[in-house]
Amino acid sequence: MRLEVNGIHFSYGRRRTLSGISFTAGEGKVTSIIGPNGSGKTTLLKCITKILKPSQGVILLDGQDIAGMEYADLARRLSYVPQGTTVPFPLTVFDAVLLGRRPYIRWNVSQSDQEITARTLVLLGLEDLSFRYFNELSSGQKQKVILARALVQKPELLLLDEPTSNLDIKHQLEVLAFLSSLARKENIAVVMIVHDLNLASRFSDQIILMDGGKIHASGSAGEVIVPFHIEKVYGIQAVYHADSGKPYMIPVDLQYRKEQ
Ligand SMILES: Nc1ncnc2c1ncn2[C@@H]1O[C@H](COP(=O)(O)OP(=O)(O)OP(=O)(O)O)[C@@H](O)[C@H]1O
Repeated sequence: MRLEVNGIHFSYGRRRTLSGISFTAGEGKVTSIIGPNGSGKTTLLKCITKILKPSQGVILLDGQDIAGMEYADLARRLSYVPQGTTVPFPLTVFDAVLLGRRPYIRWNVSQSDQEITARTLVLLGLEDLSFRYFNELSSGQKQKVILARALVQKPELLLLDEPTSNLDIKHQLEVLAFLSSLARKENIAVVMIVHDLNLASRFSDQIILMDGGKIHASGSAGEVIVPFHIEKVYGIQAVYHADSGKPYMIPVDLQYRKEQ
């Protein structure tokens, strides 16, 4: 699936939040959206999922304008995992993940729905938690279960708002490596918001750096995670290195100290 975001603007009331956002995300590729708090990242994902309606611009999925698509149709093509998703009533992990099959379930759960659920639990290493109650899990375990629930939907476009925010460093690496290999193997377009610039650098094919509701820079990690852009947008000083051609950075100080 090819996602094309074309010149979108969005305002909450009279406050302009997104201005002229354009980018494409391709199948088999991981696109990371980075940028300071309040720069409009979540608002952008909500426009792509049709939770919010842009005042201008179009969003196309394989050339089809989402404005004219039914929500049920959209749900079969894309999965969105917002921040802090929970399961509202007591459900086992297995049932919570099975709920992700909802766009495909007619009046009863099929054997294939159950098999896809079981396979996905194994894929994410969650099989031992299958019969535990979701609300009794740790935040990191919950985050993986929510990801599994998004995957059983068999999306062509996967939108994730900080998918690793509750995970320890090993699980961060594991989940992002899993997502990038899943994108390639299953030809899914993954678009995710990430705060950790080094993880974004390592696992993304494309990075979009937002600032004040606009795209400040976009391109490969080597083009975006550079002092010129990062100092300007985040107002910090950092030390930059490269590891297998991918930049990584260590923030060392606030920008204003340099200016004093
Ligand atoms: N429901 C809302 N009503 C009014 N303003 C909102 C609403 N949601 C977000 N905003 C404002 O829109 C701006 C962009 O918010 P958004 O959540 O898109 O930023 P973000 O880049 O995802 O931030 P963060 O990194 O902190 O999650 C912020 O100034 C925020 O206060």
